[in-house]
Amino acid sequence: MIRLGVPSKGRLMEQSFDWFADRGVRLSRAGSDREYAGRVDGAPGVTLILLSAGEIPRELAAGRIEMGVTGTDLVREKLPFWRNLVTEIAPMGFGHADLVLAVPACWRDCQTLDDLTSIARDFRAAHGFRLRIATKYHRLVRAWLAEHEVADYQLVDSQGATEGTVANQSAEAIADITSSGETLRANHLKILPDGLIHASQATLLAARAAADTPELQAFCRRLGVG
Ligand SMILES: Nc1ncnc2c1ncn2[C@@H]1O[C@H](COP(=O)(O)OP(=O)(O)OP(=O)(O)O)[C@@H](O)[C@H]1O
Ligand SMILES: O=P(O)(O)OC[C@H]1O[C@H](OP(=O)(O)OP(=O)(O)O)[C@H](O)[C@@H]1O
Repeated sequence: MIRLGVPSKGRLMEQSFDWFADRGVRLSRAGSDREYAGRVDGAPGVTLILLSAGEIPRELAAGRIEMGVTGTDLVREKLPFWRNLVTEIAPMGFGHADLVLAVPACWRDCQTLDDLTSIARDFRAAHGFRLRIATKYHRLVRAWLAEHEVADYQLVDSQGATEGTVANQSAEAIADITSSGETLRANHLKILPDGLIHASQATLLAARAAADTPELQAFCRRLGVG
């Protein structure tokens, strides 16, 4: 038996259903729009579980599902040492979104990450506290800033509407997902040209412990991936 976890709502769910349908496997909700049980036609031995996109990495790691669909950003954010826990079987060609570092558009002297590093240093000296970066991607942002030797900052947790935190004066900069860039523009923020932290897309994943089983390999062959 393969338990397949797919996001339970929105475009990610619909595009996942389309992706499987293109490969001859029909996924659907079992009942009403509010019911989280699913149906699978065209793949005996596979059951569909509709889950929050953010919980799919943890469910794979815990062995409660064998396969799943979610963004690569969420895999890296939710699972320390993710490569030990899950295998990326195939990028799915939708759900493209970039995790980026953005600062106020009016910061004319901030054009690069190096500029931000000096601004952060001066900010700390001037204000007595570290420059605040609002994000929900704590693990990814911390690791990336450490890699780029940015030290004088603090993360402020923001679980939504992150682009609003600068105008609300709860942060000086943000790190969030962008797709069209409209939300950043509407909130008078600009992406640092060297501020791409991770380019994400929806990806078909397997739990490492299940990746080599004959059932999973047969399903991958059926889908034409892996
Ligand atoms: N504007 C966007 N365009 C394309 N992909 C996006 C966009 N915003 C988020 N995503 C991607 O969609 C995935 C799910 O994002 P998110 O965690 O915001 O889910 P959600 O819709 O809030 O779901 P849930 O709350 O059920 O976890 C992530 O991989 C993310 O990169
Ligand atoms: O670049 P854009 O096309 O404008 O998209 C970016 C927005 O999409 C996501 O928000 P979502 O709608 O998932 O809500 P959230 O604020 O709860 O994360 C993301 O957090 C950005 O706010």
